[in-house]
Amino acid sequence: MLEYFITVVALYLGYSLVCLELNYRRASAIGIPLVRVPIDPLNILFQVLEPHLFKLLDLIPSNILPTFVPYMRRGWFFMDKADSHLRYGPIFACVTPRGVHIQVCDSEAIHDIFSRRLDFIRPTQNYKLLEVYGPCISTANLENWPRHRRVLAAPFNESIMKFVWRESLSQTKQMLTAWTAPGRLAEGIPSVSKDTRTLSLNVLAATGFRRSFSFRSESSDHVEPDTASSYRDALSLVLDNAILLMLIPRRYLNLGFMPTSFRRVGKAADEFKHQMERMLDDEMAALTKGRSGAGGLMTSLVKASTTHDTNNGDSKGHKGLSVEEIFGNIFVINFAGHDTTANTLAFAVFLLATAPGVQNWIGAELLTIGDDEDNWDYDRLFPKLIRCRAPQTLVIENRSIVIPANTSTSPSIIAVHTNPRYWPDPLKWNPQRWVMTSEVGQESLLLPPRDTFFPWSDGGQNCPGMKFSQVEFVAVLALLMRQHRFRIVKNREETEEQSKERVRGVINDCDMQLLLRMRDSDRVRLRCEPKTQDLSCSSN
Ligand code: HEM
Repeated sequence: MLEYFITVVALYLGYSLVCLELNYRRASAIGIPLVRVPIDPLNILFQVLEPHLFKLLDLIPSNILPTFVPYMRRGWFFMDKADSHLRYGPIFACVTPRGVHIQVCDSEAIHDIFSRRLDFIRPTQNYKLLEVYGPCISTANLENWPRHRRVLAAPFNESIMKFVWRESLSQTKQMLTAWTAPGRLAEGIPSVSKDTRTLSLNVLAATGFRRSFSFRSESSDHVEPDTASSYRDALSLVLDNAILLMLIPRRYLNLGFMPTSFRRVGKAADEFKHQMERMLDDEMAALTKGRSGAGGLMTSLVKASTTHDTNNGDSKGHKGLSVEEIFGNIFVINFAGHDTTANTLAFAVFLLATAPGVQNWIGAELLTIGDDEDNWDYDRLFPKLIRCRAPQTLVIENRSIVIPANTSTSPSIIAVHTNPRYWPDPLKWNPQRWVMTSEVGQESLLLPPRDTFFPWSDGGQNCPGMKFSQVEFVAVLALLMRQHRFRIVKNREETEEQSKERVRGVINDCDMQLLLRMRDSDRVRLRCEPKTQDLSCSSN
């Protein structure tokens, strides 16, 4: 038996090495720096072993490890920042047994990639796992993608943004009540990141269902039963267990021999599907009777689907979205909108806690809107609070590079955002860099040069939820910072500076589940205190 096992492992390793060398030969023709990486970070078996292996490798000084080691880690680019590009130049490739992965860190070339959607095709096969409830925008091929995108544009309209604004404010108020309860001021908030996840989930669920859900904080001593919350609760379980649902089809999770926890997820996934079916039936009935519908995500998708059914179809006559595609897209919108915004909020709150000056700076901005929070109106205030939101907006260095077929090419987002070529002092968290003051003291917002800042991607296939997340982020931060300041709960004998350094360490200790997130944010406790007076406006 052991011999059999050793033979299989040896054959697999031999096959991998041959693939690696074949890929390396293919990549050599491109004429760019190459790094041989013997294991692809997307190798499924390796993904299971990776966290354990890196626990050991992280103990060894990096300068004595082979060059390829960091590139085997999923999400290696977060720790790397712009280092690899500073070493290898604006373009290099990691060659693994699985393929050639080109990384590009040059704003002009990146603009070219985003503009040439038909040349640099999104690898939809990598997203196939997202089809938990049916085909969706992320897995649509070149021909079908415009049809999905046309329908998906509908829910991201200004009426929904107003709802997102109101809901984000209402959720933040409830979160603040939990964070400032008497016990919390002494002990600190047990889990900022769990609470921002709850907030983001409730905003999404409310937008989908057009009804509010009460905020249950990790900090609440008492859990309030929420009647009729099965949509939110099912969505919560589905999103928390998205990886399991992507790996094991729903119908198998409910089988009798599966562990109870798996069956619970299967049941929630079925419940979420029933909820979507019910909403779809209601919307179809409303549409037939000429009524306006509930006004949630389903209303927009159904309306846009039926409108497009008669207009602008693709060459095969497919026009709107099928029922399966509507369900598939509702899942993917929730999936894409949940952790992204929740993690961004958690990072922001932690970073703010390390920079009291920035908190006061934002607080000063908020004083200028001089309004009672109960009257905070989206149309009037969101455009005013531009300082709280980030602005938007292959030939490499005159050299033409021919990229062979079946080679993945990725804009190195983090490397561009942390490259001193584009950003002075890039690793410093300095939100004030976005505001420029002229000689006569007039302030304006920095508009970064084209494709030097693209957290929501860029071009035709950028994130449709960009404004949704900005509205939510601004509403939450504005309300948090108006009357409160975050303070780090210090460990015993820790100085102020040491506590900030510890929090920065936690912020930088990230891992890549489906998305980047802090590995163990609950190691930090923050206090959310009523503000006393604004002392300084320096950035730390
Ligand atoms: C800070 C928050 C967010 C960030 C940084 C972000 C970033 C991104 C990026 C970079 C992409 C492109 C992915 C790719 O090309 O593979 C994307 C796609 C997408 N995002 Fe977001 N996103 C955020 C929030 C949201 C929200 C709130 C929603 C919905 C409510 C959303 C819905 C989507 C969808 C549906 C796609 C797929 C678009 C397509 O395939 O054409 N995102 N997002």
